[in-house]
Amino acid sequence: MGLLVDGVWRDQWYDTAKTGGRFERQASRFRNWVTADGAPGPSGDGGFRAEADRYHLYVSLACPWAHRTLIFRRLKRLEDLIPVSVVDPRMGEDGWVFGDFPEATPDAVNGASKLYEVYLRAEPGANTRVTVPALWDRERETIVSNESAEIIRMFNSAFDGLTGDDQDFYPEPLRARIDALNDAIYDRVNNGVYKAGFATTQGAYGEAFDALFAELDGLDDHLAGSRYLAGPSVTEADWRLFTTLVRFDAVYHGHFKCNLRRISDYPNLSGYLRELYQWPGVAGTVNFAHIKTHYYWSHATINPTRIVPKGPELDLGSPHGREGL
Ligand SMILES: N[C@@H](CCC(=O)N[C@@H](CS)C(=O)NCC(=O)O)C(=O)O
Repeated sequence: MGLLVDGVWRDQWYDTAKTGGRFERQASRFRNWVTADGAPGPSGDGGFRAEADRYHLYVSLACPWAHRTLIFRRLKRLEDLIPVSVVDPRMGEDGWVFGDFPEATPDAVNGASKLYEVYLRAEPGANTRVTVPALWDRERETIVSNESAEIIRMFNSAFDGLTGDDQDFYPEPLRARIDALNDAIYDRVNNGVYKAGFATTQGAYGEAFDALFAELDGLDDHLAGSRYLAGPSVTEADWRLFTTLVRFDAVYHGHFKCNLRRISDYPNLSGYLRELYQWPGVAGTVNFAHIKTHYYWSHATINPTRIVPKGPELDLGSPHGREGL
Protein backbone atom coordinates (compact mmCIF):
# COMPACT_ATOMS: atom_id res chain seq x y z
CA MET A 1 0.00 0.00 0.00
CA GLY A 2 1.36 3.39 -0.87
CA LEU A 3 0.87 6.64 -2.71
CA LEU A 4 2.24 8.94 -5.43
CA VAL A 5 4.19 11.98 -4.25
CA ASP A 6 5.07 14.42 -7.06
CA GLY A 7 4.72 11.53 -9.49
CA VAL A 8 6.97 9.14 -7.53
CA TRP A 9 5.62 5.96 -5.91
CA ARG A 10 6.16 5.64 -2.15
CA ASP A 11 5.38 2.46 -0.27
CA GLN A 12 3.77 3.91 2.83
CA TRP A 13 0.89 2.87 5.12
CA TYR A 14 -1.72 5.36 6.35
CA ASP A 15 -0.17 7.59 9.01
CA THR A 16 -2.60 7.27 11.93
CA ALA A 17 -0.08 8.78 14.37
CA LYS A 18 -1.08 12.27 13.19
CA THR A 19 -4.78 11.64 13.82
CA GLY A 20 -4.90 10.13 17.31
CA GLY A 21 -4.91 6.54 16.05
CA ARG A 22 -7.83 7.23 13.73
CA PHE A 23 -7.96 6.12 10.09
CA GLU A 24 -8.86 9.05 7.84
CA ARG A 25 -9.69 8.34 4.21
CA GLN A 26 -8.43 10.89 1.70
CA ALA A 27 -10.66 12.64 -0.83
CA SER A 28 -10.54 11.22 -4.35
CA ARG A 29 -8.36 13.12 -6.85
CA PHE A 30 -10.23 12.79 -10.19
CA ARG A 31 -13.73 14.22 -10.08
CA ASN A 32 -14.97 14.75 -13.64
CA TRP A 33 -18.31 13.37 -14.83
CA VAL A 34 -19.42 11.47 -17.89
CA THR A 35 -22.70 13.03 -19.01
CA ALA A 36 -25.13 12.23 -21.83
CA ASP A 37 -24.07 15.26 -23.89
CA GLY A 38 -20.59 15.94 -22.54
CA ALA A 39 -21.65 18.99 -20.51
CA PRO A 40 -19.77 19.39 -17.21
CA GLY A 41 -21.22 17.51 -14.23
CA PRO A 42 -21.41 18.69 -10.61
CA SER A 43 -17.58 18.86 -10.40
CA GLY A 44 -14.53 18.88 -12.67
CA ASP A 45 -14.36 19.52 -16.42
CA GLY A 46 -16.80 18.83 -19.24
CA GLY A 47 -15.97 16.98 -22.45
CA PHE A 48 -16.72 13.44 -21.28
CA ARG A 49 -19.70 12.45 -23.42
CA ALA A 50 -21.33 9.05 -22.89
CA GLU A 51 -20.18 6.85 -25.78
CA ALA A 52 -19.72 3.13 -26.36
CA ASP A 53 -16.15 1.76 -26.22
CA ARG A 54 -14.70 5.01 -24.95
CA TYR A 55 -14.49 4.34 -21.20
CA HIS A 56 -12.73 1.57 -19.31
CA LEU A 57 -13.20 0.63 -15.67
CA TYR A 58 -10.36 -0.46 -13.40
CA VAL A 59 -11.59 -2.45 -10.41
CA SER A 60 -10.68 -4.87 -7.69
CA LEU A 61 -13.26 -7.59 -7.03
CA ALA A 62 -12.24 -7.34 -3.36
CA CYS A 63 -12.99 -3.67 -2.88
CA PRO A 64 -16.42 -2.58 -1.64
CA TRP A 65 -16.16 0.80 -3.40
CA ALA A 66 -15.25 -0.78 -6.74
CA HIS A 67 -17.96 -3.37 -6.18
CA ARG A 68 -20.62 -0.64 -6.29
CA THR A 69 -19.54 0.29 -9.79
CA LEU A 70 -19.60 -3.35 -10.94
CA ILE A 71 -23.16 -3.75 -9.65
CA PHE A 72 -24.32 -0.62 -11.48
CA ARG A 73 -22.48 -1.70 -14.63
CA ARG A 74 -24.35 -5.01 -14.51
CA LEU A 75 -27.81 -3.71 -13.50
CA LYS A 76 -27.71 -0.81 -15.96
CA ARG A 77 -26.61 -3.10 -18.84
CA LEU A 78 -23.31 -1.34 -19.39
CA GLU A 79 -21.16 -4.43 -19.67
CA ASP A 80 -20.83 -4.31 -23.46
CA LEU A 81 -20.16 -0.56 -23.45
CA ILE A 82 -17.65 -0.30 -20.63
CA PRO A 83 -15.05 -3.10 -20.36
CA VAL A 84 -13.17 -3.76 -17.11
CA SER A 85 -9.70 -4.71 -15.97
CA VAL A 86 -9.44 -6.52 -12.63
CA VAL A 87 -6.37 -6.09 -10.43
CA ASP A 88 -4.79 -8.91 -8.43
CA PRO A 89 -6.33 -9.03 -4.94
CA ARG A 90 -2.89 -9.12 -3.29
CA MET A 91 -1.94 -5.51 -2.71
CA GLY A 92 1.73 -5.27 -1.63
CA GLU A 93 4.61 -2.79 -1.85
CA ASP A 94 3.65 -1.68 -5.38
CA GLY A 95 0.01 -1.14 -4.43
CA TRP A 96 -2.55 -2.60 -6.83
CA VAL A 97 -0.92 -4.65 -9.62
CA PHE A 98 -2.08 -6.74 -12.57
CA GLY A 99 -1.23 -10.33 -11.67
CA ASP A 100 -2.03 -13.97 -12.13
CA PHE A 101 -4.61 -14.60 -9.40
CA PRO A 102 -7.63 -16.47 -10.85
CA GLU A 103 -10.14 -14.02 -12.36
CA ALA A 104 -7.70 -11.12 -12.27
CA THR A 105 -6.92 -9.71 -15.73
CA PRO A 106 -4.12 -7.84 -17.47
CA ASP A 107 -4.53 -4.12 -18.13
CA ALA A 108 -6.19 -4.30 -21.55
CA VAL A 109 -5.98 -0.57 -22.26
CA ASN A 110 -2.70 0.83 -20.99
CA GLY A 111 -0.71 -2.41 -20.71
CA ALA A 112 0.45 -1.38 -17.24
CA SER A 113 1.78 -3.88 -14.72
CA LYS A 114 0.95 -1.60 -11.78
CA LEU A 115 -2.11 0.57 -11.34
CA TYR A 116 0.01 3.58 -10.36
CA GLU A 117 1.40 3.63 -13.91
CA VAL A 118 -2.15 4.32 -15.13
CA TYR A 119 -2.50 7.18 -12.65
CA LEU A 120 0.84 8.59 -13.88
CA ARG A 121 -0.35 8.48 -17.51
CA ALA A 122 -3.34 10.57 -16.42
CA GLU A 123 -1.21 13.00 -14.39
CA PRO A 124 2.58 12.67 -14.51
CA GLY A 125 3.28 14.68 -11.33
CA ALA A 126 0.35 13.29 -9.36
CA ASN A 127 0.06 13.57 -5.58
CA THR A 128 -2.56 10.99 -4.74
CA ARG A 129 -3.32 7.57 -3.37
CA VAL A 130 -3.83 5.01 -6.12
CA THR A 131 -7.26 3.54 -5.59
CA VAL A 132 -9.91 1.47 -7.31
CA PRO A 133 -12.33 2.04 -8.88
CA ALA A 134 -10.93 4.31 -11.59
CA LEU A 135 -12.81 5.17 -14.78
CA TRP A 136 -10.43 5.69 -17.72
CA ASP A 137 -11.20 7.68 -20.89
CA ARG A 138 -9.45 6.15 -23.91
CA GLU A 139 -10.06 9.23 -26.02
CA ARG A 140 -8.51 11.83 -23.75
CA GLU A 141 -6.18 9.31 -22.10
CA THR A 142 -6.99 10.31 -18.59
CA ILE A 143 -8.90 9.23 -15.51
CA VAL A 144 -12.40 10.69 -15.56
CA SER A 145 -13.13 9.81 -11.94
CA ASN A 146 -11.81 7.66 -9.13
CA GLU A 147 -14.76 8.34 -6.81
CA SER A 148 -17.16 5.41 -6.69
CA ALA A 149 -20.08 7.43 -5.29
CA GLU A 150 -19.94 9.61 -8.40
CA ILE A 151 -19.20 6.82 -10.90
CA ILE A 152 -22.40 5.01 -9.88
CA ARG A 153 -24.41 8.22 -10.38
CA MET A 154 -22.97 8.49 -13.91
CA PHE A 155 -23.75 4.85 -14.62
CA ASN A 156 -27.28 5.35 -13.26
CA SER A 157 -28.26 7.80 -16.00
CA ALA A 158 -25.59 9.10 -18.40
CA PHE A 159 -25.65 6.10 -20.75
CA ASP A 160 -29.44 5.54 -20.79
CA GLY A 161 -29.74 6.90 -24.33
CA LEU A 162 -27.29 4.21 -25.53
CA THR A 163 -28.59 1.26 -23.52
CA GLY A 164 -32.32 2.06 -23.50
CA ASP A 165 -32.28 1.15 -19.79
CA ASP A 166 -34.16 3.72 -17.75
CA GLN A 167 -34.15 2.04 -14.32
CA ASP A 168 -33.42 4.82 -11.85
CA PHE A 169 -31.73 4.02 -8.55
CA TYR A 170 -31.63 7.70 -7.55
CA PRO A 171 -35.16 8.95 -8.31
CA GLU A 172 -35.82 12.64 -7.82
CA PRO A 173 -38.52 12.33 -5.11
CA LEU A 174 -36.28 10.10 -2.94
CA ARG A 175 -33.02 11.99 -3.33
CA ALA A 176 -33.02 13.76 0.04
CA ARG A 177 -33.85 10.49 1.80
CA ILE A 178 -31.19 8.56 -0.11
CA ASP A 179 -28.56 11.24 0.57
CA ALA A 180 -29.30 11.15 4.32
CA LEU A 181 -29.09 7.35 4.40
CA ASN A 182 -25.83 7.42 2.42
CA ASP A 183 -24.24 9.96 4.76
CA ALA A 184 -24.96 7.98 7.92
CA ILE A 185 -24.15 4.60 6.36
CA TYR A 186 -20.94 5.81 4.72
CA ASP A 187 -19.54 7.24 7.92
CA ARG A 188 -20.60 4.54 10.35
CA VAL A 189 -20.80 1.37 8.24
CA ASN A 190 -19.02 1.49 4.84
CA ASN A 191 -16.08 3.47 6.18
CA GLY A 192 -16.86 2.53 9.80
CA VAL A 193 -15.50 -1.01 9.40
CA TYR A 194 -12.22 0.44 8.08
CA LYS A 195 -12.08 2.92 10.96
CA ALA A 196 -12.41 0.02 13.40
CA GLY A 197 -9.98 -2.22 11.51
CA PHE A 198 -7.24 0.33 10.89
CA ALA A 199 -7.45 2.10 14.26
CA THR A 200 -4.17 2.10 16.16
CA THR A 201 -5.51 3.09 19.57
CA GLN A 202 -8.09 1.32 21.71
CA GLY A 203 -10.12 4.52 21.92
CA ALA A 204 -10.31 5.07 18.15
CA TYR A 205 -11.28 1.44 17.64
CA GLY A 206 -13.96 1.60 20.34
CA GLU A 207 -15.49 4.76 18.88
CA ALA A 208 -15.77 3.24 15.40
CA PHE A 209 -17.04 -0.08 16.77
CA ASP A 210 -19.81 1.52 18.86
CA ALA A 211 -20.99 3.75 16.00
CA LEU A 212 -20.97 0.80 13.58
CA PHE A 213 -23.14 -1.48 15.71
CA ALA A 214 -25.48 1.34 16.77
CA GLU A 215 -26.09 2.01 13.07
CA LEU A 216 -26.50 -1.68 12.17
CA ASP A 217 -28.95 -2.16 15.05
CA GLY A 218 -30.97 0.83 13.82
CA LEU A 219 -30.94 -0.42 10.23
CA ASP A 220 -32.10 -3.85 11.37
CA ASP A 221 -35.07 -2.27 13.18
CA HIS A 222 -35.89 -0.13 10.14
CA LEU A 223 -35.79 -3.14 7.81
CA ALA A 224 -38.34 -4.97 9.97
CA GLY A 225 -41.01 -2.74 8.47
CA SER A 226 -39.49 -1.61 5.17
CA ARG A 227 -38.42 -3.94 2.39
CA TYR A 228 -35.57 -1.63 1.28
CA LEU A 229 -33.82 1.31 2.92
CA ALA A 230 -35.77 4.09 1.21
CA GLY A 231 -39.10 2.26 0.94
CA PRO A 232 -40.64 -0.33 -1.38
CA SER A 233 -38.08 -0.12 -4.20
CA VAL A 234 -34.36 -0.71 -4.37
CA THR A 235 -32.23 2.42 -4.58
CA GLU A 236 -28.60 3.41 -4.68
CA ALA A 237 -28.56 3.42 -0.86
CA ASP A 238 -29.24 -0.34 -0.82
CA TRP A 239 -26.42 -1.18 -3.22
CA ARG A 240 -24.02 0.97 -1.25
CA LEU A 241 -24.91 -0.85 1.98
CA PHE A 242 -24.89 -4.26 0.28
CA THR A 243 -21.19 -4.23 -0.64
CA THR A 244 -20.24 -3.82 3.02
CA LEU A 245 -22.81 -6.31 4.34
CA VAL A 246 -21.72 -9.05 1.95
CA ARG A 247 -18.09 -8.76 3.16
CA PHE A 248 -18.99 -8.47 6.82
CA ASP A 249 -19.15 -12.03 8.15
CA ALA A 250 -16.31 -13.23 5.90
CA VAL A 251 -13.85 -10.41 6.61
CA TYR A 252 -14.85 -7.47 8.79
CA HIS A 253 -16.08 -9.58 11.70
CA GLY A 254 -12.67 -11.23 12.14
CA HIS A 255 -10.01 -9.22 10.31
CA PHE A 256 -11.35 -5.77 11.30
CA LYS A 257 -12.49 -6.92 14.78
CA CYS A 258 -16.12 -5.92 14.13
CA ASN A 259 -17.30 -8.82 16.21
CA LEU A 260 -20.21 -7.77 18.43
CA ARG A 261 -22.56 -9.52 16.02
CA ARG A 262 -22.47 -11.06 12.55
CA ILE A 263 -24.92 -9.99 9.84
CA SER A 264 -26.31 -13.52 10.00
CA ASP A 265 -27.27 -12.84 13.63
CA TYR A 266 -29.53 -9.93 12.64
CA PRO A 267 -33.11 -11.07 11.90
CA ASN A 268 -33.81 -8.45 9.22
CA LEU A 269 -30.42 -7.46 7.86
CA SER A 270 -29.65 -11.13 7.16
CA GLY A 271 -32.71 -11.67 4.93
CA TYR A 272 -32.21 -8.27 3.31
CA LEU A 273 -28.61 -9.20 2.47
CA ARG A 274 -29.75 -12.51 0.96
CA GLU A 275 -32.40 -10.80 -1.14
CA LEU A 276 -29.89 -8.34 -2.60
CA TYR A 277 -27.35 -11.12 -3.16
CA GLN A 278 -30.00 -13.11 -5.05
CA TRP A 279 -31.02 -10.10 -7.21
CA PRO A 280 -30.59 -11.12 -10.88
CA GLY A 281 -26.96 -10.54 -11.88
CA VAL A 282 -25.66 -9.51 -8.48
CA ALA A 283 -24.19 -12.79 -7.17
CA GLY A 284 -21.96 -12.83 -10.26
CA THR A 285 -20.29 -9.62 -9.06
CA VAL A 286 -19.32 -11.16 -5.68
CA ASN A 287 -16.00 -13.02 -5.51
CA PHE A 288 -15.11 -14.32 -2.05
CA ALA A 289 -11.67 -15.60 -3.09
CA HIS A 290 -10.66 -12.06 -4.08
CA ILE A 291 -12.37 -10.56 -1.04
CA LYS A 292 -10.76 -12.81 1.57
CA THR A 293 -7.35 -12.91 -0.06
CA HIS A 294 -7.19 -9.16 -0.45
CA TYR A 295 -7.86 -8.23 3.15
CA TYR A 296 -6.01 -11.01 4.95
CA TRP A 297 -2.99 -10.94 2.61
CA SER A 298 -2.60 -7.20 2.06
CA HIS A 299 -2.87 -5.72 5.54
CA ALA A 300 0.40 -6.94 6.99
CA THR A 301 0.12 -4.57 9.95
CA ILE A 302 -2.95 -6.41 11.20
CA ASN A 303 -2.31 -9.91 9.81
CA PRO A 304 1.46 -10.35 9.49
CA THR A 305 1.29 -14.09 8.69
CA ARG A 306 -0.90 -13.41 5.64
CA ILE A 307 -2.84 -16.59 6.41
CA VAL A 308 -6.28 -16.44 4.78
CA PRO A 309 -8.90 -18.17 6.95
CA LYS A 310 -10.86 -21.02 5.38
CA GLY A 311 -14.22 -20.11 6.90
CA PRO A 312 -16.81 -19.07 7.60
CA GLU A 313 -19.48 -21.07 5.84
CA LEU A 314 -21.94 -18.58 4.35
CA ASP A 315 -25.55 -19.14 3.46
CA LEU A 316 -26.47 -16.40 1.02
CA GLY A 317 -28.53 -18.62 -1.29
CA SER A 318 -31.27 -19.70 1.12
CA PRO A 319 -34.77 -18.14 0.95
CA HIS A 320 -34.80 -14.52 2.12
CA GLY A 321 -38.44 -14.39 3.17
CA ARG A 322 -38.88 -10.68 2.43
CA GLU A 323 -41.57 -10.93 -0.26
CA GLY A 324 -44.31 -10.15 2.25
CA LEU A 325 -43.04 -6.70 3.22
N1 LIG B 1 -13.46 7.21 -2.09
C1 LIG B 1 -12.96 6.17 -2.88
C2 LIG B 1 -12.24 5.12 -2.06
C3 LIG B 1 -11.68 4.00 -2.86
C4 LIG B 1 -10.67 3.18 -2.05
O1 LIG B 1 -10.18 3.61 -0.99
N2 LIG B 1 -10.35 1.98 -2.54
C5 LIG B 1 -9.39 1.15 -1.85
C6 LIG B 1 -9.64 -0.33 -2.05
S1 LIG B 1 -11.02 -0.94 -1.15
C7 LIG B 1 -8.00 1.38 -2.40
O2 LIG B 1 -7.82 1.34 -3.60
N3 LIG B 1 -7.03 1.61 -1.51
C8 LIG B 1 -5.67 1.80 -1.87
C9 LIG B 1 -5.02 2.87 -1.03
O3 LIG B 1 -5.70 3.56 -0.28
O4 LIG B 1 -3.81 3.02 -1.15
C10 LIG B 1 -14.14 5.59 -3.64
O5 LIG B 1 -15.17 5.34 -3.02
O6 LIG B 1 -14.02 5.42 -4.85
